[in-house]
Amino acid sequence: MSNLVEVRGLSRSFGDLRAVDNIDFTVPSGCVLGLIGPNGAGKTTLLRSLLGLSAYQGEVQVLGKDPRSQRAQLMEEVCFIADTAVLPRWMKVSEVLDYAAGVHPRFSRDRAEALLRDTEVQLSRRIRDLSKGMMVQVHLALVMAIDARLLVLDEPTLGLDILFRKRFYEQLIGDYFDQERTIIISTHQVDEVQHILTDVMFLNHGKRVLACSMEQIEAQFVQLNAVGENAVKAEGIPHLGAHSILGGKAIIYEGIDRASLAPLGELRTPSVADLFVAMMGGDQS
Ligand SMILES: Nc1ncnc2c1ncn2[C@@H]1O[C@H](COP(=O)(O)OP(=O)(O)OP(=O)(O)O)[C@@H](O)[C@H]1O
Repeated sequence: MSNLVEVRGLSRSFGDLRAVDNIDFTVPSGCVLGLIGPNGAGKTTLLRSLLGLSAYQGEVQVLGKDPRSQRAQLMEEVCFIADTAVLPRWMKVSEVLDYAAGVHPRFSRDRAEALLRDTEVQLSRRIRDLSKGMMVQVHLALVMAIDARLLVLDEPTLGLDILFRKRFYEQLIGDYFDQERTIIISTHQVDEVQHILTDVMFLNHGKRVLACSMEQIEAQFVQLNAVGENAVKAEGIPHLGAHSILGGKAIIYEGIDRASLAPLGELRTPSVADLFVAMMGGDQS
């Protein structure tokens, strides 16, 4: 199998609610996939299904394994951070590292310590005495010290300050990521991760709304920034969504001839966040 993740017809219902609704997608090796969707879109449920933590209907293969029946083998090569991850509060940080080293054959204690040296977290402190953000820092250091082929991050930077968030993404892409590894990351902080993504998938009400590479976004979508009369003309052309900018409008189109828009203003590729808002909400103005 050439893809690290292969999903066909994945669904998960809770009573009448289709939290994940008949989703197909593949994730090749060396990909950084951003999973983006509003609250309740089904991101966590989808990620938990991939890891065999949630029941589901459909066909799922992760690293060539069935998450339902081969979960133990799968977890040797996959690392997961849940948005609700907890660490044992009574342990000291150093004991958590000892524990991880004891249970995970691919864990590097040296690497975890090196990552924590960049933080205020001291190894002698108990988990319960750390701030919320520091606990997340410990968790991220644990995960990034594991040599895993697939890293699944569900809202990994929740509760972290902006300085640490920036550093985390830099480390993730600079030190951790290479062509042998693959990352799936769900986040609401789309602007902050855009630069590390190779692919995106938008989810809404459990359905896949968009799945494409960053190059495809560039080829398929365009944003026109127009002012005055030109903004009015531009809004008359069928578009995905629009928002206000100083003196005019930023309007996002799909599959349109760029040359026909060029006389009306400045053309650029929309940011993932603006494209997401346009696809979810249409006109914001
Ligand atoms: N165990 C459960 N029992 C019942 N409903 C659930 C359960 N887990 C999730 N849901 C519902 O499934 C839907 C999708 O939830 P999910 O947590 O996957 O969304 P999400 O995209 O991760 O949201 P957020 O961005 O808010 O974390 C929601 O409507 C949620 O209430």
